[in-house]
Amino acid sequence: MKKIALLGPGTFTEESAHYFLGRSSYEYMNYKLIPDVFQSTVGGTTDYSVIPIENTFEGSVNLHVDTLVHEVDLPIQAEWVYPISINLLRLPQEGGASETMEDSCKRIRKVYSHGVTLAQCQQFLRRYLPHVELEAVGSNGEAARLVKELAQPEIAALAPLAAGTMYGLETLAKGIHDHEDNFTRFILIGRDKFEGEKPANRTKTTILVTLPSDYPGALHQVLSAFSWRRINLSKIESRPTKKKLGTYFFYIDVEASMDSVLLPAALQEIEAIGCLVRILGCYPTYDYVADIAEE
Ligand SMILES: O=C(O)C(=O)C[C@]1(C(=O)O)C=C[C@@H](O)C=C1
Repeated sequence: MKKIALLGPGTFTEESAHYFLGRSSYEYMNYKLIPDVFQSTVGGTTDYSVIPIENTFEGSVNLHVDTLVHEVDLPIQAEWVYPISINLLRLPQEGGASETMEDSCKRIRKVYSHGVTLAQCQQFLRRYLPHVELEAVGSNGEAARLVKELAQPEIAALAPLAAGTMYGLETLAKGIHDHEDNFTRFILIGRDKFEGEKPANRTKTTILVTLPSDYPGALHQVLSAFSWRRINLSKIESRPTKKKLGTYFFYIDVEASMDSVLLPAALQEIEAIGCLVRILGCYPTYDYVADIAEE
């Protein structure tokens, strides 16, 4: 059975992996920090890692993108997008059920959560918990575990409902993220090709392009290699090369497969103008289908 490393337990990463990959088809191994997730697959302890890479409202998780690019030489094998529904959890309190959510919030003094999750709940935190100390921890599952371990009525966590069930916590408020369409994109990285059971919605290729030097129109030339072939790009972002101040490469998601005729030709054209092209992966992408999850 293939082994999959992820941030967990009790995280959105785990929830999304169970949804897309199934609970029983793989052996899941939990790690407390993302660098350890990456390293377990690099070192061969696990076959794949699941990495959160982008959120609808927070954008790319730069640390994870940079680790993938600079420190880990493993291709992307699959990608999925999963809805993130955040909840306020605490230890069950005697008489707590008869209290309003607002009154319960007034008793809270400290909230643990993942930094990205805190950023996704700014409006709720400002409105109901302006007085609390917020502390970012390695994952939302870890936040829920701390609430259980510290066992103090004034400590709460922002986390998935599954984390609440795991640690016997009570839900004070459900779905408290600021924006309705709160989704996170996860990637699966590893040496072996991923053979998914479900049919993919699309195939995507992620590339890194480094321009030869800073000259007028260089990026335009790169983009035109895609545009005249009518190849769609779903993302383009610049990130520092970390070699010299002011030098960047472009991280580009292309809505095409390396098996097509057009994409390899476009990449050849880009290389011919002196750019360096690195392929981070050509992989299936899976969309979330609400009604299956709610069954
Ligand atoms: O802590 C978790 O629950 C995670 O799965 C991590 C993570 C992230 O790193 O972005 C995943 C999805 C959510 O956007 C918030 C946190």
